Amino acid sequence: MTRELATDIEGFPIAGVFTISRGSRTEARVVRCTVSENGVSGHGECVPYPRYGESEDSVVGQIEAARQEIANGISRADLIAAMPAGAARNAVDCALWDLEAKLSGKRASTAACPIPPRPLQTAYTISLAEPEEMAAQARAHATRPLLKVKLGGKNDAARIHAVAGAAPDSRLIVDANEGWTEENIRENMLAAAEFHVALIEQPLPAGKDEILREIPHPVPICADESVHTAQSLPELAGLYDFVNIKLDKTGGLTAAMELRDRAREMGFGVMVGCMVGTSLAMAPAVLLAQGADYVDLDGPLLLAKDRAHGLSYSGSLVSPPSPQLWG
Ligand SMILES: CC(C)C[C@H](N)C(=O)N[C@@H](CCOc1cc(O)cc2c1C(=O)N[C@@H]2C)C(=O)O
Ligand SMILES: [Mg+2]
Repeated sequence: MTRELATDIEGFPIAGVFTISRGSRTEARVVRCTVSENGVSGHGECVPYPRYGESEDSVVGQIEAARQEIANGISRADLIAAMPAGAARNAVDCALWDLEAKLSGKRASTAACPIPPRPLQTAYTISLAEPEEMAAQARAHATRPLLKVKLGGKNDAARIHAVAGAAPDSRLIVDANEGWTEENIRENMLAAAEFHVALIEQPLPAGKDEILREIPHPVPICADESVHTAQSLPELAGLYDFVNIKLDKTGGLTAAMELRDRAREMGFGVMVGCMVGTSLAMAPAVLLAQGADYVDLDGPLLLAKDRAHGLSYSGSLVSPPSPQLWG
């Protein structure tokens, strides 16, 4: 067998600006991987994340380093040993899922989901800003059932207060992206509890999370930057209540399914999340997220322009992908 490999670096404009504790973005920068066999092509998309030491060039380089194995028809199972977890492997793994579906004529969901996939309610992200500006964003999206509120600066109690007042009917997740400290975590957690926040995501820097063992969890706490693959789980027991699974961290849908299933066995709640990417990156995650406790697959909602055949969003309800998009 001989397969062909192609990679493209692409930019998709964000509608406005997206800000978290680490900085701001006006464009989604993604790498698309295409694997072809006999004129049939499978696609996968990833988002290189400098936080994990990734750049567009390093990700393309990692994919290129696997060119010969991909050409020889490496399986998804063997890919896990051949490439490290991360964005590059995600793009290749998802391209292989798509290619397998197209070559076999069977949707990826038949292998990835026990029952046919259904539309899911996704969170919608409120970008980090001053409390009044975040309240205005929340007011504009107050009919959405679940808002994810970016935190991580000083004054987070005021932000939670402002957003909760502006969207009183929405459930709230707050995501500090590692921005809280040992000094302010108790005060911020009390504010989250007072305003009935449903979940707190990654309050402390990864590696500085041992304090979570000692303090009460009036609101459940979800690992994001602290969890990558199923191998991360043992050290998170007793610290976190939930894990946020992203394909760019696990290195694809194959390893993400393993993380999800192992997390469930160990008693963790499950969120399926994303980076700022297009519908091509969300599509496999929609299959992974069937049955998840929280779904955070709003990447395309933040874009000014998505790909052709993008996922259908009806309000916050996201439908499984069409075969023209993926799988
Ligand atoms: C479209 C939403 C932002 C996606 C989701 N709701 C979400 O919050 N995801 C991440 C946020 C990570 O996004 C970042 C952060 C950053 O510092 C730089 C980037 C991105 C990204 O997606 N692309 C660039 C590299 C979360 O923390 O849960
Ligand atoms: Mg997060």
